[in-house]
Amino acid sequence: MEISLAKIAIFIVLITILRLGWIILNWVWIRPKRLEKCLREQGLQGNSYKLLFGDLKQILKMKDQARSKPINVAGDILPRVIPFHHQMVENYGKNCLMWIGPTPMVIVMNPEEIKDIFNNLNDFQKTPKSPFAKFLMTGLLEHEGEKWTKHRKIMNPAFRLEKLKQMVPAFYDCCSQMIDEWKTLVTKEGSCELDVWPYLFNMSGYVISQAAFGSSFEEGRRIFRLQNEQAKYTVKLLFSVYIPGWRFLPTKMNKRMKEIENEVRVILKGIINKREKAMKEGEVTKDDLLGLLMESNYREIQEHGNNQKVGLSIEEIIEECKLFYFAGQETTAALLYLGDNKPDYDGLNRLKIVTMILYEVLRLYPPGFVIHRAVKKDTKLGNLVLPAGTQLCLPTILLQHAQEFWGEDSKEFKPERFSEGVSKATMGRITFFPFTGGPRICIGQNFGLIEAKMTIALILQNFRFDLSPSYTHAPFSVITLQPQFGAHIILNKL
Ligand code: HEM
Repeated sequence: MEISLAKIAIFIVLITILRLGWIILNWVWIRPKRLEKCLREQGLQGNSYKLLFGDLKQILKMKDQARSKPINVAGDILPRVIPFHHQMVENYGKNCLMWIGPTPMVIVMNPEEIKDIFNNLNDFQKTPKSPFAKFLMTGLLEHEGEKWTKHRKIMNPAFRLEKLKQMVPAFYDCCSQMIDEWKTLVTKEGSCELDVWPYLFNMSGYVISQAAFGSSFEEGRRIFRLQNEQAKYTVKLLFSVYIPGWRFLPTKMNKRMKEIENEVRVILKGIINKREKAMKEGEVTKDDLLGLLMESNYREIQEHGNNQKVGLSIEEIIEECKLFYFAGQETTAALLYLGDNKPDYDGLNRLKIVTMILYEVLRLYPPGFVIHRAVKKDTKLGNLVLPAGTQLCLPTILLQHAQEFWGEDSKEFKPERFSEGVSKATMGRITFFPFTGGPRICIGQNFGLIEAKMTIALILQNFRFDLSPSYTHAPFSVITLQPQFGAHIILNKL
């Protein structure tokens, strides 16, 4: 009896090992080769699959090489920012195949196909993220299907223009604090050299804190600092090989990440509970993102007869608030002239040239420079049928720099391209999509543009600036596009 039990145990272990072996073999070889065959038979060119890593080693190597040398200010930034994809398109043409580990990724540069991808949310979904990326990018950015529809519906009212208008004074306060600091730095002669990047980065975080949490601003700032620290760890992990289960090991970094996660959660829960209590006691809702989100959520629940399924839970509100910090901290700087008035919403709205300049900055330096999607079932796209499990890469920055769409001067900074608006500049094609397009277009695009306009308006009211001789042109990709060695300018007091 004992022997037969031992035999059964050995048999089960063997079956388990064989099953595991099969799963691994299928994952690292059989499945990728099957997908490769299917894609190649349809005429797609590109790299052959390499065991387990695909093109990952080459991507990282080229990134490191590109990052090691800066470029000329007027130089082509594509080989530096996105060297691998750029080379692939040069070698194999606009529709080609690359490998992110064992996952095939098809580069798509046809505007009609990109339009299809943006409009068909169910066919083209977000790519699955590693558990590390989820520390930063959760909430609306990641949801799919009914959950996304519900969250987007509840969040939309908080981002409407009339609500954003009410946030303009908060933008103004954060921005003037930064300007006041700069004023103290300018010497008696009236000028100084400054790396403005950390100031702009911090300011956009404070704007989010103020606009998202208004009266709970101090707690908001604390969250901003914690989320910033979390972002640094996350980036470190995203650029290392992902080992399943690693995040559960008690390493110093894992422990700190967990601590941050818990502290942010506790602070947000505290703010939300306080607000909920005030709302129940009939207090007027605050005009910050959190207040508007909670009000919209409350209305949704009321309209559906207190059916909790239709609203967001506290946990879900917490995830959405955390996302504001990651998604909302991108901004750009450029030029304008605006009298001496305190800039208000209507004033900012009239700044046509600034809008053109911002669009041109977003065209040449889109913060989200590539967009990824995945197909879960066999899906038609143009002439291709993409097998389930294929991922898509929409290289925003390559399309926005392409001569074919923008003319011979496509690499030059020429805001006048946008003098008659985006659709004239693009001739109605999807060749400019810094905020993506379709129903999942960035919910915070107006928020970001108003904030950028406010910043430029205030800088130009107070300073004239030139590029510093110590500025090194080195745009590089972390998760978004950033200046590797900062943004050094010479500030001259007006
Ligand atoms: C210049 C500033 C900004 C740029 C260039 C930008 C860009 C983008 C892009 C490219 C996406 C789509 C990502 C994808 O589908 O894979 C996106 C989505 C999103 N953005 Fe922004 N964003 C900016 C500012 C903001 C701000 C200020 C907020 C919030 C306060 C925000 C919140 C979001 C959210 C919640 C989503 C997810 C929308 C959805 O999936 O329904 N963004 N953004």
